[in-house]
Amino acid sequence: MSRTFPQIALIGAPTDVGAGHRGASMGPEALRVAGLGEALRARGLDVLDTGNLLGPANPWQPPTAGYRHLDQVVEWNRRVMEAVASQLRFGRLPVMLGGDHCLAVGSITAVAAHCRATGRKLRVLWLDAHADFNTCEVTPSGNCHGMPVACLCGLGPRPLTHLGGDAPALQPGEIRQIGIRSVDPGEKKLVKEYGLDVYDMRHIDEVGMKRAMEEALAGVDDETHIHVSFDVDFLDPVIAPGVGTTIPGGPTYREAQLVMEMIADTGRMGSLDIVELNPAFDDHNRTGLLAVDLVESLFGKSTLMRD
Ligand SMILES: NC(=[NH2+])NCCC[C@H](N)C(=O)O
Ligand SMILES: [Mn+2]
Ligand SMILES: [Mn+2]
Repeated sequence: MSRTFPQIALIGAPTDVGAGHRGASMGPEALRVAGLGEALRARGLDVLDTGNLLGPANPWQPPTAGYRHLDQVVEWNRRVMEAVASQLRFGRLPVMLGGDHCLAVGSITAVAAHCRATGRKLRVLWLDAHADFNTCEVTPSGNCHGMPVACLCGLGPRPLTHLGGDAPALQPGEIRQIGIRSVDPGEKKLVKEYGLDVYDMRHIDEVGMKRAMEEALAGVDDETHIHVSFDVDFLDPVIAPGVGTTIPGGPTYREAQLVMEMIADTGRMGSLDIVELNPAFDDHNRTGLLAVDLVESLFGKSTLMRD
């Protein structure tokens, strides 16, 4: 069950250009202050903090032609893609510290290319309150953090869909979305059209988190690279207030722990995003501390007596 991980590379991507509220740019530092690196090292893991990427400032402009800050979003994603790709080439496990969720276009484009090049199967586990499958035609906000899954599946502005050269970077069948409870009307049509596998909160209520996760992990084998894209607003806002787009009715602390432990049990996690932590909305960094606690579980911390 337990496995040895390669060296972990923390990659800070301090930007909120894709979000509708300012502050996710402070996420990487809040995760460090909450002790992310130390907690993983205390588990015996080898952690390299590569520092923060640099990128364009947030001009804080209203959307134009359906997108807010598209040029800045593209530039940040290019840098994230390059950083994640180079850490994968070094054989390290990249942990991208967002930043808002638009950055998953860059990280997952890099991970998908790595999987194709090494003959690995890819399974993306998208832990989120939102499907993030909007396009400029249907978005209610113009915020690019509501669009990364669509971009990865080939639907969106060409500089993002073709960030890695080819499109789509990801097949809809390679992703499972878990914890979903806020999907915009036009977005919902697209999610259905593309046939995404969504484990929404209603399904989780009905079958329980254990079965939902077994379903989401079905087919994962020794050849599978799991990428976890952890949007902190996945968690119920009662326990995780430090995000820009809170949606009530999310997983409890125990349910979230179970998600992380079941992923850890597969031994197949090869890359991770931690995104949307927004210290401007937090209370004494409690959401940052909770995120660190859950990430420790992703890396094998367990309270199980039978271990
Ligand atoms: N990664 C996120 N927090 N996404 C929130 C998206 C909210 C909303 N669906 C929108 O597109 O504006
Ligand atoms: Mn998201
Ligand atoms: Mn979200």
